[in-house]
Amino acid sequence: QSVRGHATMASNFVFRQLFDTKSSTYTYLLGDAESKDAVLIDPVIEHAKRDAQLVKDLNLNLKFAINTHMHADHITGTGELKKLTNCKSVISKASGAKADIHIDESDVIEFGTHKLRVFSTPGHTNGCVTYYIPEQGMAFTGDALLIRGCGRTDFQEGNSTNLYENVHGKIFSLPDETILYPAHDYKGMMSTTVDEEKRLNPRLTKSLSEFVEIMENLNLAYPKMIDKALPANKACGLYDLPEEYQT
Ligand SMILES: N[C@@H](CCC(=O)N[C@@H](CSS)C(=O)NCC(=O)O)C(=O)O
Repeated sequence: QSVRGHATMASNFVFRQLFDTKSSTYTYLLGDAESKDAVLIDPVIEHAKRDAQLVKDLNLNLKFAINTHMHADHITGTGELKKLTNCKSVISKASGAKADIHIDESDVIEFGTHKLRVFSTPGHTNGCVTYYIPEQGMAFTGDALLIRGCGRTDFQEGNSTNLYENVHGKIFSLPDETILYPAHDYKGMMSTTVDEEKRLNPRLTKSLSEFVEIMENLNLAYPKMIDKALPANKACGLYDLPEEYQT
C-alpha cells in the first residue's frame, strides 16, 4: 500500500497547482526547466492573465493550453491564453469543441523531454480525457475522477456505466502510487492517489449497479454558468464570449 501522496519530480520538471475559487477549478502548469516548454491544463478565463504572468515569471514558453474536457461550470482560459502567448489550444476530438489541436486515445503531448499520454476516459462527458505523465507518476483526471468522488453524469452525454468502466479500466490500472490531480475539489483537498481512490472512493468502490444508482440520485443543482460556458467552450473560449469576458 502506498501512502506517499506526493510526486518525486525530475529536477527539470516544473509543476504548479493553481486554483479558481469561484468554480473550485484546479489549473496545472507543467514545464521543462531546460527547454522552457510548458503546458497549462484546464485554465480558467478569469485567470488567463495570472497564468500567462506565472509562465513569464518562471521564464517558460507556453506551448499548449490544454483542456481535459468541455467544461460546463466555467469558461476555459485557452482562448485568452492564445491571445496572451504563442500557445496552441488542445482538446479531445470527441469533445466536439474547436481547438488548434485535437487529441485522442494514446496520443502524446510533448513539452521538452516530458510526455503527457492521453487516456480517453468518457462518462462525465463524451470527450473527457486523463493526461498521464509516467516518469513523474502523476495523472490529471479532469472530472472523470474527483477526490473521493467523480464527475456527475446527468448532462452533456453523461453516462454512468461508461464512467465506471473507464475509471476502473484506465485510471485504476495505473500504478497504485500514481498521484491523481482532479479538475475540481469542493472540500479543500488537492490530490489523491490511485491506491487511495481504489480503497476509499465512496462511489467507485461499489459495484457497477450500485454506482449507477448513486449517480442517478445525486440531485446536484445545475451548474450556474452552464448556459454561458458551453457555447463559449465549444469554441475553446475564443468566440461568442459573453460581453463581460470580452477584452
Ligand atoms: N455548483 C457548481 C457545480 C458543481 C458541479 O456540478 N460540479 C461538477 C463538475 S463541474 S460540471 C461535478 O461533476 N460534480 C460532482 C459532484 O459530486 O459534486 C456550479 O454551479 O458551478
